[in-house]
Amino acid sequence: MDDLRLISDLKHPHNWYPDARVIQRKIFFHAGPTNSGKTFSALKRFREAKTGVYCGPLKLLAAEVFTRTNELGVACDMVTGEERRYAVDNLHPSAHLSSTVEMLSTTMRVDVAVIDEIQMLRDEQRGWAWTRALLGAAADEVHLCGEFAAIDIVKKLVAPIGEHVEVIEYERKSKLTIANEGLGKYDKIENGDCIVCFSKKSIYYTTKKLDEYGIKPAVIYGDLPPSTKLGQAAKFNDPEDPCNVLVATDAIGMGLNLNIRRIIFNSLARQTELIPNYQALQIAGRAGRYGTAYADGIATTMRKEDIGTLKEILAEPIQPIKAAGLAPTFDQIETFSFHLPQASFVRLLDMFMAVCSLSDHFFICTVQEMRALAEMIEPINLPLKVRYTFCVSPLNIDHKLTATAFVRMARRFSTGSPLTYDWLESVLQMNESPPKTFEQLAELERYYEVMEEYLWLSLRFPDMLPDEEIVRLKSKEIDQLIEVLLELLLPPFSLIESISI
Ligand SMILES: Nc1ncnc2c1ncn2[C@@H]1O[C@H](COP(=O)(O)OP(=O)(O)OP(=O)(O)O)[C@@H](O)[C@H]1O
Ligand SMILES: [Mg+2]
Repeated sequence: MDDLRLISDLKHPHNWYPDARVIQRKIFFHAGPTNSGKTFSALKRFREAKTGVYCGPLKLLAAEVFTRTNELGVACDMVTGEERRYAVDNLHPSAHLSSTVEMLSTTMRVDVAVIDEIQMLRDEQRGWAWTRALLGAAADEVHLCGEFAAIDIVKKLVAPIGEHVEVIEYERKSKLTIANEGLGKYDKIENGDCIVCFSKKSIYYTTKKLDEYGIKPAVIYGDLPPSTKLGQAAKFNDPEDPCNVLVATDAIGMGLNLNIRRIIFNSLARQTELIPNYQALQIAGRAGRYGTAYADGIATTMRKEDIGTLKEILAEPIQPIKAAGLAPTFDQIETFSFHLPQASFVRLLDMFMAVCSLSDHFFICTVQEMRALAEMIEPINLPLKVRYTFCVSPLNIDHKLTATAFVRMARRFSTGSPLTYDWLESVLQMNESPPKTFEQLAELERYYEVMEEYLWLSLRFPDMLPDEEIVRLKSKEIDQLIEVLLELLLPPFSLIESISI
C-alpha cells in the first residue's frame, strides 16, 4: 500500500516534465473577456518566432490557425487526435505547429508556445490537458490566453518552479449590452440573431417554430462533423445568403468565427441546473465581433420572464479558479499494474483514484468515460498499453452503434488481424438509403464518430489500422452528406412530431 501511495503521489506534477524544467520559461498571460484580441496578440508572437506551437481547445480552432498561418506565409503543420497535416510533407516538418491541446508533445523544444483558453484547466474532463500544457510546454516563452479567473491558479501552479507570470490585460473590443426585456415572441427575431439552446431537441423545436415565421436558420451543434459546422457558419456569416439566423447549442461558445449581433438564450438551464456565470458570459460574449458588420453585441433571453435571471447570472462576480485538473498518466497506471498484477484495468483505475494524493491546487479529472470504455472491453485480451490507448480515445459510447463498434474493434485487435476498411464496413453495415428523419441523420453522425475513432486509433497503431486514407475519404463523404441532408431536413420537418420535446 505504501508503494502504491508513493506511485500515486500527484502533489508535484511540475516534476513530470524534465524538458520544460531545464528552461527558465517566461510566462505571459493574455487576460481578458471574449473578443478582446487575446488570441490575436499571442498568435502574432507565435508567427514571429523561429519555432512555435499553438495549443487550442478544438480541432476547428487548430485547423483555423493552421490555415491562417500558412496563408500569412509562415509554414505551419497541424496535429489533432485524428489527423496530421503538413505544409510540405512528413519528411520536412515545419517550424510551426498548430495542435489540439491534448496533442502537445512535452519533449518538443520551441521558442514560443501558445496555450489558448487556459481557464479550461478547470474543466472536469479535459482540464488535465491544460495543466499538462502549462507545466510541460518546453518553450522559452509560454503565452496563455484566457479569462481573468485563471490568473491566480496559474501563478500558484508555476510558483514552485520559480517562474514569473506577466499579466497583459485586454478589454473587449466592442460593446456588449444586456437587453432590458426578453424577446417573448418569435416574430421579433432579426438578422444576426443566434438562439442558443442546451439540447438537440430544443434546437429542433426552435427551428420548427422559426419555420412558422418563414425563417430558415443555420444550425450548429456539437455532434455535427467539422465541415458541416463550417458550412453552416459560412452560410450564416455570408451577407448575400438569405439565411441570417442561427440556432445553436453552446458548441459555439469557443472558436467559430460568427457574425452574431444578438445572442438569445432559449433557456438558462442545462437539464435542470442554471448554467454557471462564466459559461453564460462566454456565450453572451459571442454577440458582436470586432471587424464584422455587427461590432456591438446584445444578449437577451427568449422568454420574457428569464431576463432578470440572465442579468443576475451575468452580474455575479466570477470566482477565481481554485483548482486545476490532473489525470493519471500511462506510466503511473503501468507501475500500479506491476504491483497489482492480478487486478483488472478497471480495478487499477479505481484503486488509483482511491489512493492518489493531490495538493489543494489540483483535482483529479473524472475518469468516468475512460472507465466506461474500460468496462466494455474488460474481457478482451489486450496488452496494457493498447488497452489504455483504447480507453483514452475520445469516443462517446452512449449509443449502441458506437459502443458495439468500439468493442468489435478491440476484439479484432486482440486477434492480431488488421482492422481494414472492408472489415469496418461490415461492422457498420451502413444504411444505403438517404435518411429522411432526424433520427436517421443522428445515425449518420454515429457512423462519422466511429470513423473518427478509427482514424484516432490508426494514428497510434498504423499497422493494425492500415486504411487511414480510405476511412478519411469516407468520413469526409459522410460529413458532406450530413451537410446536404441537414439542409434538406430543416423545415418543413416532415417527421419532427415523432420527437418528444
Ligand atoms: N489588433 C487587431 N487588429 C485586427 N484585428 C484584430 C485585432 N485584435 C483582434 N482582432 C480580431 O478581432 C477578433 C477577436 O479577437 P480574438 O479572437 O483575438 O479575441 P479573443 O480575446 O481571443 O476572444 P475569444 O474569447 O473569442 O477567444 C478576431 O477576429 C481577431 O482577428
Ligand atoms: Mg481567443
